[in-house]
Amino acid sequence: MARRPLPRILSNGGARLARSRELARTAADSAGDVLQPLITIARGLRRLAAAGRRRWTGTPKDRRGGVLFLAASVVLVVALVPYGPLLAVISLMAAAAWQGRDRTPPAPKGPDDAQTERLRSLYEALVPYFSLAEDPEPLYAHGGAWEKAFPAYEFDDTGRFAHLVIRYPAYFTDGEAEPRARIEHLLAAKSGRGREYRFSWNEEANHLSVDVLAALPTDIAAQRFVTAPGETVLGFTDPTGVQRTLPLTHGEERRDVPPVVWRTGIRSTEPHLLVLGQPGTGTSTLLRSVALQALHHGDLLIVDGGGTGEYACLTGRDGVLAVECGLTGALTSLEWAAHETERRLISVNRARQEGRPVPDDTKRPLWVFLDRPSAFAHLAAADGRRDPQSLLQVPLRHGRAANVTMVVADQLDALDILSDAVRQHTRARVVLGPATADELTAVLGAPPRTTPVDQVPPGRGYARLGAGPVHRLQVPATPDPYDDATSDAHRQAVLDLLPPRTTPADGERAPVPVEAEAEKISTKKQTAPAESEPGTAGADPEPTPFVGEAASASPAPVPAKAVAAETS
Ligand SMILES: Nc1ncnc2c1ncn2[C@@H]1O[C@H](COP(=O)(O)OP(=O)(O)OP(=O)(O)O)[C@@H](O)[C@H]1O
Repeated sequence: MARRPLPRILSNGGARLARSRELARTAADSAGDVLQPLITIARGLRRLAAAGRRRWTGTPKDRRGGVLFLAASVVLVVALVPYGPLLAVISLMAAAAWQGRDRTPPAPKGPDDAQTERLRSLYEALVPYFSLAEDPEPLYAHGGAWEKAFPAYEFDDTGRFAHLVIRYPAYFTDGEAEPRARIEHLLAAKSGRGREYRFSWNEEANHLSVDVLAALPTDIAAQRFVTAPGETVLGFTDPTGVQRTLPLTHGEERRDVPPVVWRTGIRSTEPHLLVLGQPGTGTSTLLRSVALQALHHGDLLIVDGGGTGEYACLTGRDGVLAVECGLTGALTSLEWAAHETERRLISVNRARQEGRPVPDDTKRPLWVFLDRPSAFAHLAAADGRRDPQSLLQVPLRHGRAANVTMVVADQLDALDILSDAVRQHTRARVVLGPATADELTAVLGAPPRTTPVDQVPPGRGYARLGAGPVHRLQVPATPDPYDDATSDAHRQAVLDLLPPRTTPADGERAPVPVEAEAEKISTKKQTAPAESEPGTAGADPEPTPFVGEAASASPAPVPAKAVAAETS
């Protein structure tokens, strides 16, 4: 499959370059075909000359005179005989052509004994699944011919299958998930555990292709990815799964890797993301990676139910509106996000109705990250307060039109605790870490076409964007730079991506009068409108952020608090 290089701006130039390369390759191939006899003769002459030189150096010095005399006599005779020189040239050319012929030994045809045994045993294992007693001409029968069943196969250096095509009878129920799963399970077991396989069922031709997948790269560190605004790299996948590659740096080395790119914004069909995984599989790391990319073009609000300070490095950074890890702060921030979405929506609609361009204060993307909402749900229930998830309805439902993107992460077993709005509107999905086929199907809406493996590195999983294919995914290493266990290289890579601090963290905050601070932040961010004047609330279609408890909890229109601000 042709790969499209990035950046996009270069795509036309890239296409021209690719066409020129293709032309040059075709010309070289044709020239090679035409010049093949000459090349063979030249190679033969070189070999003859080398052989002559070897012979000459191997001849003892006292016999060299005789050899020279003999050679001179032969030359003389050839020169005197009619057509002698011509015949000599023809003979030399023939000898050179013979010497110059391609001598690479032909690849052994057919499998060796061990490979034959492997193919035969696999064939026998498939007999119960692919045969019927009533079949008069069974493709699969005990002691039958495996050659007809396996039209193509390749082995790797260790003697295990690298590629296999399996024919099966037309009556096999290949349209049903269960019989397919049985075959895939058997093939994975017989072909060697510990590797990942991709199964491609060709229902039209009754063929099944089995391919061994190479491990995804785990050494890619966080970096500035070459993407267009509105594009976010979730991680990296197989080259066959996507049609483009991303140029990456890895220390001194540069390489192109196929990415899983998620598109957000008003034209996105999957405007919100849900990430699920077992504890410790890298969900927070993926959120951090997305947040670092989002910071280039937008503002961020981070609400962390895990409460482990995984986002502390983002606190007070330019573009980060708030990092909240307490219930009150979470409610306040999410309520503000809901109002901000409404405000943007109303503003955009009004501008469109009046035929004006959309106002600038609705254009900058707003990202809301919510890690472990299930933890807040428990806290809120215990405290008799509102579940923060109930505030997500508006950003999730209307966020796309208002340039508001939600990223929600939780543990795999919390799927049932997530609200209907979260489950309905997060059409971009990622599952990280070990998961059963049923769990993957429940979250992604379709099972992956690859076998799960028992041991996966952190950040390994599957991604599905809308109704697209399920991709294998490896998230770039984006660790918490404040974590002692983080390697220096990875820490530095993350620190390099962080924008400068603009708001001091709460602990360092200067005692600014509440009103002055609120006004300052409000002016800077231009996101929340001023509080409605009494009596105008009904007339003003724009909602007022921070009402009730939220308003009393935070006086600023944009919540700007540090992680450790509040832990209740
Ligand atoms: N893509 C990755 N590449 C390398 N290491 C990773 C990756 N993702 C996560 N890790 C490492 O795995 C560990 C757990 O990651 P992380 O905290 O993101 O997981 P989590 O799913 O959020 O866990 P928890 O729910 O316990 O917070 C960390 O040490 C992190 O550095």
